[in-house]
Amino acid sequence: MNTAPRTALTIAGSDSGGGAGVQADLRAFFANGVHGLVALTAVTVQNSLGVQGFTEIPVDVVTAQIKAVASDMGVHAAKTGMLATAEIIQAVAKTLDEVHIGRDTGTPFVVDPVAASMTGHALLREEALEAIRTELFPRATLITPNLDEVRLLTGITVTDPATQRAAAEALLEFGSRWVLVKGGHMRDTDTCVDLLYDGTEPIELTGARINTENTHGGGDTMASAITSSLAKGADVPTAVAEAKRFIERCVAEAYPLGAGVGPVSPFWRLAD
Ligand SMILES: Nc1ncnc2c1ncn2[C@@H]1O[C@H](COP(=O)(O)OP(=O)(O)OP(=O)(O)O)[C@@H](O)[C@H]1O
Ligand SMILES: Cc1ncc(COP(=O)(O)O)c(N)n1
Repeated sequence: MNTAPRTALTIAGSDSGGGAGVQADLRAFFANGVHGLVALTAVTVQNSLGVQGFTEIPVDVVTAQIKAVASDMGVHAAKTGMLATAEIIQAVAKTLDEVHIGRDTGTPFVVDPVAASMTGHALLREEALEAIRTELFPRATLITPNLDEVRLLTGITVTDPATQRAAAEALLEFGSRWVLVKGGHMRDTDTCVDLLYDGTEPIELTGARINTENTHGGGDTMASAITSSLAKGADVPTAVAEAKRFIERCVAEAYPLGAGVGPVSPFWRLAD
């Protein structure tokens, strides 16, 4: 009889364009050999040009999805993406405690604090950012903000290694075990440096900056690749290093689709 692969749960929104959100998460889970589980939080109307709107899933349906898969199938690691409202965030936090997912439980939990799409459309109601900070960060094994989210959360504008380090220190104060400050948006450099920090020695992950406009879903794909490695038992520095190598190639293989921004692509992993 075949044995089941490890499982990873994404708690996130749907992207009708298939490049970000749960669709990106499932692509990354599949490419990294883990079985993807889903608790859908919102349905966005979205294409390569942006987000036209969204509607959230009722809170009790969000939490029921988490409980259903956790109680029957088991979750080896989990991540959040778009959570839409403070009400959903509070309910997710409570449910994760009930099913023993989070930094002090043995089941790693990655929080990607998605606030807006790369096209600038809000994916989170305004008052909900505070709930991410107070309800989710203290439960997180790792948080993975991009530079826009860093500015919203801390007020720090990252422009160089010193401000990236200061941002990591400020973010760690919110209570996660680890912080990854992603440097994808620091555009005037020829490298892409992400900074991983747990209050001891900062770890710089340096990759080439690939010249492409097609980076839709890059953040989700990175967080899901990290979650996949954690689900397979890697420690955080190993999981982030593996995911950094993975995302770099996904950005290099990104393809145009539609008139706007195309998605990063994990397809290369299947061809290897
Ligand atoms: N042009 C690029 N070349 C190589 N790596 C990149 C590039 N852009 C982003 N990355 C990497 O992809 C990951 C996601 O980074 P980024 O800072 O863009 O996150 P994000 O803003 O959440 O993503 P998204 O594009 O989905 O909004 C990081 O590891 C980053 O270093
Ligand atoms: C449902 C959903 N979740 C997350 C993102 C962020 O991805 P990006 O920053 O690449 O637009 C998105 N656009 N849609």
